Amino acid sequence: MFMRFFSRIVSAMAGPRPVVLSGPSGAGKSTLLKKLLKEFDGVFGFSVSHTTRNPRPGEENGRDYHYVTREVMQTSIDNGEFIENAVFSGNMYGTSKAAVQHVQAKNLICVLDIDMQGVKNIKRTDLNPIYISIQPPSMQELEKRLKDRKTESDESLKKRLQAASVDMELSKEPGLFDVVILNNDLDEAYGKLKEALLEEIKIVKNTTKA
Ligand SMILES: Nc1nc2c(ncn2[C@@H]2O[C@H](COP(=O)(O)OP(=O)(O)O)[C@@H](O)[C@H]2O)c(=O)[nH]1
Ligand SMILES: Nc1ncnc2c1ncn2[C@@H]1O[C@H](COP(=O)(O)OP(=O)(O)O)[C@@H](O)[C@H]1O
Repeated sequence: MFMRFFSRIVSAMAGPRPVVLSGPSGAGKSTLLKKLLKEFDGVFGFSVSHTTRNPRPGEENGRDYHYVTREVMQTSIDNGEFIENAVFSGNMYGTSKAAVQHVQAKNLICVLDIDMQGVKNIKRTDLNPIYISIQPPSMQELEKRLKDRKTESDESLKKRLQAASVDMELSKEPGLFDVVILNNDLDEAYGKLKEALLEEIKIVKNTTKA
């Protein structure tokens, strides 16, 4: 009892633990994340990554990603400005130190949407997040979702599906993720996501009250 109380105090002092959301492209990470950010405004903050891919219709620079050229991104990486970076489907992606600090400075739970390479690299840092994997019901359903999303060319769809099958295999590694959520029914998956984050949500809510 005392230890539980003590560990809660310690975590509250250290600020809320960040959250890593990972899983194949098309599994539903952004959809779940947007629901979470909307319902818990003032609790979660999104770590805005950098990418060299082009913005999609409806995406906004600085909100969804920081869209940069390869040259700018490489220079920032060389300057040590990134916690992790990876190449996915031919484009560069990365989490800058500033992106995470920006969220943590507001005492919010920092959520990172990153691929499997990012997960492995974050494991080597002292960020200590909760690792959550979002998985699709099947490869067929994943392909359907990506096609229906209408964001991908034939080429990038193929690359995403190849990466997805690797991701789904690697995700089975015991202990890699704290929670694995199957996103078949969206509301059910969202319920599981909230359940996994309940303790951290309480910490933030109690800290803001005090
Ligand atoms: N390692 C890493 N992966 C990222 C980062 N930002 C996004 N990603 C991942 O890059 C992949 C492609 O993202 P995106 O182009 O937005 O496509 P989508 O996931 O299909 O919507 C996804 O698996 C993201 O989780 C980042 O900063 N670091
Ligand atoms: N549970 C679900 N059932 C059906 N479609 C879904 C579900 N979750 C997400 N989608 C749809 O699948 C597509 C991919 O979801 P998205 O959130 O963009 O995935 P990710 O961010 O993991 O690439 C989107 O068009 C989204 O509306």
